Formats: sequence, C-alpha cells, structure tokens
Amino acid sequence: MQSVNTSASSSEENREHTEWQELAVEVQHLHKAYEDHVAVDDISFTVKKGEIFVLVGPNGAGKTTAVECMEGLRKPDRGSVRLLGMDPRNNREKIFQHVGVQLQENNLHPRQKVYETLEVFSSFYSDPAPYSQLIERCGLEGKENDFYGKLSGGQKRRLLMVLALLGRPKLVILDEPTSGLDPQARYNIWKLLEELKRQGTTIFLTTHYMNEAEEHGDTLCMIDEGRVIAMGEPKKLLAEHQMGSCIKIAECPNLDEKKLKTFPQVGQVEKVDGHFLLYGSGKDFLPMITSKLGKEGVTADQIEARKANLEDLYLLMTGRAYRKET
Ligand SMILES: Nc1ncnc2c1ncn2[C@@H]1O[C@H](COP(=O)(O)OP(=O)(O)OP(=O)(O)O)[C@@H](O)[C@H]1O
Repeated sequence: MQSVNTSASSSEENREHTEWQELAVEVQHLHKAYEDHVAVDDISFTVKKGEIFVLVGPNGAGKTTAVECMEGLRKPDRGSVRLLGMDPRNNREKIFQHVGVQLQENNLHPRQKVYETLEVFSSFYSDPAPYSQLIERCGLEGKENDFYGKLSGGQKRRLLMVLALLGRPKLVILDEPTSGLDPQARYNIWKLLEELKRQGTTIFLTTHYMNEAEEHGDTLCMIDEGRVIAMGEPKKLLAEHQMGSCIKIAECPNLDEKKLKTFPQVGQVEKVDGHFLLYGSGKDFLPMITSKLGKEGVTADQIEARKANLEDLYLLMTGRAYRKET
C-alpha cells in the first residue's frame, strides 16, 4: 500500500516537475491597479518553452502593465509571475542573464554611439552573441558610429531588439517589437524570431498586428479591459468560433441579423457600416449561404466572400468602437 502511495506521489511530483520544465512563463491571477483604475484584472496564462506566445488587445487593455509585471518592473497587487521558474522581482541578476527584455526607447542615452551601447551591453554577459551579426540581421549595419539620438524611430526599435538578444537569452519578452517598422524590416525581424524559435528560444511578445499574430503565433492570448477574453492556437480559436469564412452582404430590406443567424452553419453575424458580416464554417458553407441569400433577393454583386482571419475574431470580441479610457 505504502509503495503504491509513494510511487503515485513521486509520479505526481515528476509530472509537476516535467510540466514545470516545459514552461518558460507562468502567470497566475495577476492583478494590478493604478489607484482605483484596474489595468490587469486576474489574468493567468502559461508559455511553453520554445513557442511564440502573442499577447494582443486594444489600446489600454493592460498589455504593457502585464509585461512590466512579468519583467519585475512593476509590483503586482496580487498574483504571481515565474520566468524560467524564477520570481522576476527576487532573482534580477539570474533573470537578466537568461531573459532578454526590450527596453523602452528613452532608456538609452542620445549622445551614446550605437557601437558604444553594444559594447557596454555585451560586457554584461559572459558569452554575448556577436553583435555584428545581430545588427546585420536587424538592418543596422553602417549605423555603428551614429548617435542613438540620431537614429529614426524604427532604427531605435531595431537596436533595442538587438540589445534584447545580445545575451543569447532562453526567453525573450518584447513589447510591440514590429510597431512602426516598414514591411521589409518587419519581415526580417520575424525571420530572425522564427530562427531563434527553431534554436529553442521562447518568444513572448505583444502586437497590434493581427496578421503577424496569426502567421507566427503558436499561442494567442487576447485581453480586453485587463481580462483574458480568448486564448489558444490561432487556427483553433477561429474554428471554435466557427470562423472559417466571412461573407460580406450589402444591407437588404429582407434581411436582419436575427434571420441571418438562423441560416445553417452560421457562427457569428455582425452589422457594420451598411452591410452584414456573416461568419461560418463547413465545406458547403459558401454555396449554401449564397443560395439562401439568392432566395431572399440578394444578387451576386451584393456578396463578397473571403477566408475569415484573426482580425475578424479580434474585432468581433473587442468591438469596433473606441472605448472611453479612464
Ligand atoms: N503609470 C500609469 N499610471 C496610471 N494609469 C496607467 C499607467 N500606465 C497605464 N495606465 C492605465 O492602465 C491601463 C492599461 O494601460 P497599458 O499601458 O497597460 O495598456 P496597453 O494594452 O499596453 O495599451 P497600448 O496598446 O495602448 O500600449 C490604461 O487605461 C492606462 O491608461
């Protein structure tokens, strides 16, 4: 009897240990308020080692606050954060050696040259990555002798990315790394992040670009008003919400949202600026709906069909109107 119990408990411990070893980030019941304004309201998620985890949400949703709590820069009111098994507020030195964090733009001195900044940051690590390769990958070659303050916004952002990667981190935390970058720079940054992922680096980032989240994210976490509203693999999230295809229909006197919702295989219906958006899935969804619409007097030129995407889901879940910020 005893040996069964021992083995059960040790297998339980092993399971927990293995689970823990597979996690790069664990955020549990995180809560943070600024005076009486709750910015992060009881959010929990885990990031598996080696994945790209994307946090999205409207302006003011609480992403940066959550990221700053994760980085140990803000003290949560409640809840816990573990990065590679460590509390970021109590293990700053160790975390710094293994977790690459993208600094804010105003953290660097404008009169320091790019190469001086890189030299200083390299000296913090026992085995830094060769910065010449990283600046080339981030499109900053030739800028080594420029003052930081003279770089463009996009170049500054790319330098901050290089600094985050200098220590060969196991985990990288990036707040809107591709924001404000031109399409070529975005493409190159994603190529680099995908390569790091293949080498085993875990990547956590926030973005407003839903196409990037859909294309590169292994797991997506959507927050709104400080709370998690959807989480999972992008493709599975779309499937769960029956968002395979989107049919845009011009408004027509015979149709309303209630009626459209009764059509077969329809998951979601939205009325936007003089037309309806009808989301659904199933292999005969498009021909069936087109035929049903034809019977209601809708002509082919009043219908547009396309694949539904994560931006559709995001807009559906977070709404299209601006929120009043408090
Ligand atoms: N230092 C602060 N003091 C008071 N309120 C703050 C502070 N920082 C953020 N807030 C408020 O907390 C809420 C969440 O802000 P946060 O910056 O975390 O959102 P976000 O999702 O990162 O937004 P964005 O996409 O615009 O960067 C907002 O309502 C914001 O006004």
